[in-house]
Amino acid sequence: MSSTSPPRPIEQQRTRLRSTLTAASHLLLCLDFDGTLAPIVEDPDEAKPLPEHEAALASLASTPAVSTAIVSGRALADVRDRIDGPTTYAGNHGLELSREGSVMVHPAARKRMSRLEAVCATLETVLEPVPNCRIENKRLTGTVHVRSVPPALWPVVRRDTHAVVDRIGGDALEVSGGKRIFEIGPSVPWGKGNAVELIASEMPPGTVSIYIGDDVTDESAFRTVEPDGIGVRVGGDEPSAASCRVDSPAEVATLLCWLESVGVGLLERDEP
Ligand SMILES: O=P(O)(O)OC[C@H]1O[C@H](O[C@H]2O[C@H](CO)[C@@H](O)[C@H](O)[C@H]2O)[C@H](O)[C@@H](O)[C@@H]1O
Repeated sequence: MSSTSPPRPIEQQRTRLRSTLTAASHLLLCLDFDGTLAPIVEDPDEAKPLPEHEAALASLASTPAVSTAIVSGRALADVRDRIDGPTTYAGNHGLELSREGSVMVHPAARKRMSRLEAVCATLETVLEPVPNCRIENKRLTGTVHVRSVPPALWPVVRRDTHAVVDRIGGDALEVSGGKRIFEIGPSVPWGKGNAVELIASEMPPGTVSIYIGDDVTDESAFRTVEPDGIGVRVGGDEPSAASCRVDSPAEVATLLCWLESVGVGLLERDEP
């Protein structure tokens, strides 16, 4: 069980981080992509991780005592193209999962792909007059981007998105939130937290999980790893199921470098 209170700066939790790693023999390190590894940018196509992330992740991913996973709201193929290294990737908020060469897709999400396609196509037409509004069709989910839309028009986009999803998607699809986006997806009880639980279930005994993320969709994953593992929220000071926080993707890089240079050594240390 985890609480929702403001997470504490990671520097104040260093002792707990050390003791958690020392008590474990293996680390499952799960990372969100946008806002965590890749700084938020206006154009979603331009998002890319910091070079320090790529170097630290490559090193951690090649360490036998560490398993790494990217858990993103982006489509699986998209996020895989943007960051190299991990053996496990979860795309579309955990609805598609790639491990060791095999890809699993949530069966209910697969069945609702044609409705999702129809919703995205209709929204392309309905929202065409809204300046800079962009529809990202991710096959299993869709994203309506309003970051570059004049704020006065956000309520119009929200209203039209809900109307189209209700009309075409019925009870099969639903709208949720994110950073300057409306996310459209299948109304199924499955999210990033479930994907992390599934990935963690295949880890060796003695594994501790760390999850780093920045958005509302990461909260279910924080709940999955806490309190035995550690959730790290990136930015924002609102209550979270994560117990720790860092301020920015640059601070995520600092944490990854610490895990690489110090944390992994603690894991491999025998208990006194
Ligand atoms: O779970 P994530 O990996 O964090 O993905 C969440 C969404 O990220 C992307 O949108 C966000 O990042 C964009 C680029 O910085 C930004 O322009 C947008 O406003 C953000 O919401 C991505 O485009 C979405 O598909 C993901 O669902």
